[in-house]
Amino acid sequence: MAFELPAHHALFTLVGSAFIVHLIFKRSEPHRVAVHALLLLAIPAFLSVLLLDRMPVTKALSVSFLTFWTALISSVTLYRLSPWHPLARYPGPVFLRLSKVSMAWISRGGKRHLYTQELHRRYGDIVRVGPNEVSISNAAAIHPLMGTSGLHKGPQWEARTATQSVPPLIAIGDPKEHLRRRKPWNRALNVASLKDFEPFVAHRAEQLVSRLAAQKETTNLARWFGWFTYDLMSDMAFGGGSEMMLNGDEGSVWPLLETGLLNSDTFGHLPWMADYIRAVPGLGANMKQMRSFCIQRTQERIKLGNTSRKDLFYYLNNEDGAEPKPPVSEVTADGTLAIVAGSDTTSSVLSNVFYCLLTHPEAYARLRAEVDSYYPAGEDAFNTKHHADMPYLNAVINETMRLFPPVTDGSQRIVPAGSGGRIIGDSYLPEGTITTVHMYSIQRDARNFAPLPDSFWPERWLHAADGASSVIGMKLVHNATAFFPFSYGPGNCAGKGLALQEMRMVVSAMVQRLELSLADGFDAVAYENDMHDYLILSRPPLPVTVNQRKVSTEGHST
Ligand code: HEM
Repeated sequence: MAFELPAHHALFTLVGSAFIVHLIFKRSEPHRVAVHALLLLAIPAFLSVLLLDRMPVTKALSVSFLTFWTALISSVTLYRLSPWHPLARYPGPVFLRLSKVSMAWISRGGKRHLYTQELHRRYGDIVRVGPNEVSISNAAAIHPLMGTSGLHKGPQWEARTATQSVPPLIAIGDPKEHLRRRKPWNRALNVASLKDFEPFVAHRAEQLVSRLAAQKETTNLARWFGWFTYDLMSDMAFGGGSEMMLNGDEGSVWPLLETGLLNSDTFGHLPWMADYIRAVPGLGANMKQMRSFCIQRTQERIKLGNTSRKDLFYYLNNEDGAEPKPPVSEVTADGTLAIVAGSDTTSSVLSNVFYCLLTHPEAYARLRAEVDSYYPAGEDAFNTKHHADMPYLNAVINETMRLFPPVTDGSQRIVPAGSGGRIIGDSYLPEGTITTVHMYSIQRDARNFAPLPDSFWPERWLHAADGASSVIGMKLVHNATAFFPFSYGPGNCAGKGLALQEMRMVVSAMVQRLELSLADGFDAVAYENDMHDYLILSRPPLPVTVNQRKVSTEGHST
């Protein structure tokens, strides 16, 4: 049956419907595939009936879709670029203001951190990087936006964690629910539990150092750190089951993790894709594979039942009896998170620590002197008793994380609905604004760290601790609040204590026992070019030769 409407009425109805659909998307941002199909396909298909009296079905459908979609796209475009958009006052490239698809595309190149830093240089401290999103490069925003009364976690995790039946801790926006889920993590990673973890960490760190010492040929140090952190996090989260340092990556887990992260990073820009990832079998295949793998590992660990092993799983599964047993889906989600959040990040920093040390021999020598003074040959460098007090060791680790923070772009937040918006300095962020305080830009900003904000100079941390205001005639700027590689506030990294314990132990023990040098022909520029920001900063190959340090008759290593 065809309705007999004048042609312009039919077209007017189509255009009007497109505006209404735009309003629905603007107000409630529906993310369900079925709702998208209804609003974007069913409506123009249905309205084609209005044209049937003047043209055949196929033509009516084409005209209807063309008119509806042209009107919808024009409405969205005009609104997003108009001075009435709530974020109109913030500058940014037109294509980013129009759609997040552009940033998803840029991110696939792995250089989003450099691109965003460049945007801040060009446009200032607040840049519009999406239709409803800003990036902020002012350290003064860290506390108000991420502190205790700060914003909620942003929607970037929605599509990234779409394959999981419940979201992992890192993805939980609701502060009450986040607090509930964070409790076992806090018990697992408090000072007392970290003491219990020491033997697990030391066992794997000793294995790493002895496996490295056995390498006769040039070897890729970055790969060893990946294997080390993965074996360790498997011990912690699943009670063992991975022996990459002995057998290599037989199951190709790292390629799976890395491609999974690359796709997660892209999907992070497109939260509305979550439902599509769930519905379309091939979409996010590596993320789904990773999840099945973790479910299997969690179930194996649950089958073991309560063990005397006080590892991370012991707390995540509430085996300490502090709270009721959580559903398996929550334990699986957080076990998967532990593996990803705990292995890629720490191995990225360890790789870059040695990249920095090996390209700065004077820093390497100074660290070696410090390690030798705290742990002379024969002293157990895996024992943590001095690690936290070693100023140069900690300066080297901090300086590496300042220059190469593994979560390079920082973690997204959103101004909650119903909050009335947020004022930051002279700027107003309306409700629903997605915000990222850009870690990479802030930690390399001369307003926060000078001189040499882009150079590896661990000494800056020692001068700052001494309260120096200038060094060799130059003003020393050291804004400690602008250093936040583990993020900030109640949603910060739950594993910070464990990560620091691991990194201090591994670096001390490797420096004490091994003599490392870069392989001939190593190209530092190529190494840095090869670093990709795929949610976590990737580890390019770091080819080194390894020798054991000789112990002199006085007991000093040489
Ligand atoms: C150098 C190593 C590490 C760095 C730089 C790092 C950094 C971060 C950052 C930036 C976040 C985002 C926090 C936010 O949303 O504001 C995060 C979250 C998290 N990290 Fe780490 N991380 C490291 C190692 C670890 C380790 C070893 C674990 C242990 C399992 C871990 C567990 C977590 C967890 C559970 C979260 C989610 C916290 C929450 O949402 O409450 N991380 N990490």
